[in-house]
Amino acid sequence: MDSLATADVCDSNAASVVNGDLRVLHSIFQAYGQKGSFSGPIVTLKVFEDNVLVRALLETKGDGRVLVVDGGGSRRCALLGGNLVQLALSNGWAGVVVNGCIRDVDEINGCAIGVRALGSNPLKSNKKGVGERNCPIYIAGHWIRDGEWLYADNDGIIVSKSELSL
Ligand SMILES: O=C([O-])CC(=O)C(=O)O
Repeated sequence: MDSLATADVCDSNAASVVNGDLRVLHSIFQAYGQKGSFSGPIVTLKVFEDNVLVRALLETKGDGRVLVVDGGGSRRCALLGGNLVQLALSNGWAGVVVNGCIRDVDEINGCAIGVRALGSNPLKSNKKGVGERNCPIYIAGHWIRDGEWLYADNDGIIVSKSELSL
């Protein structure tokens, strides 16, 4: 499924783009990690400048899912770093998308996983454990719900109500 091209999906599913079953996220993300394309069922998480729940989720088995973190778009600190990405990789997460910042960019770029984020910031986040998981999140111009499917490649990111086939 990683070979599915987002441009081809958009071309062949124009009606779904119009009715919202398929959402093309606004082009606000930078690509990190060695996997230019990744896909999987979405786990949603909403936090703000606090990554305790990001770690808690990445400590669980990913089973090929994609963690999508709404960090409120904050660029004031990092919600994900090299250690958490190593954890994601070893627990079988397909990728992590962050509406916020990451750090340890060089380390993450050496990892065989896909990461998307707004940018980087060397400052760590708060560690209070505040946030909500598996809730609807609104990022990059669209609502995203837990259990929907995400497809990312070097052209962008699309979210689908259900799994797409080639
Ligand atoms: O723990 C953090 O705040 C994030 C981090 O630096 C890492 O994952 O290596």
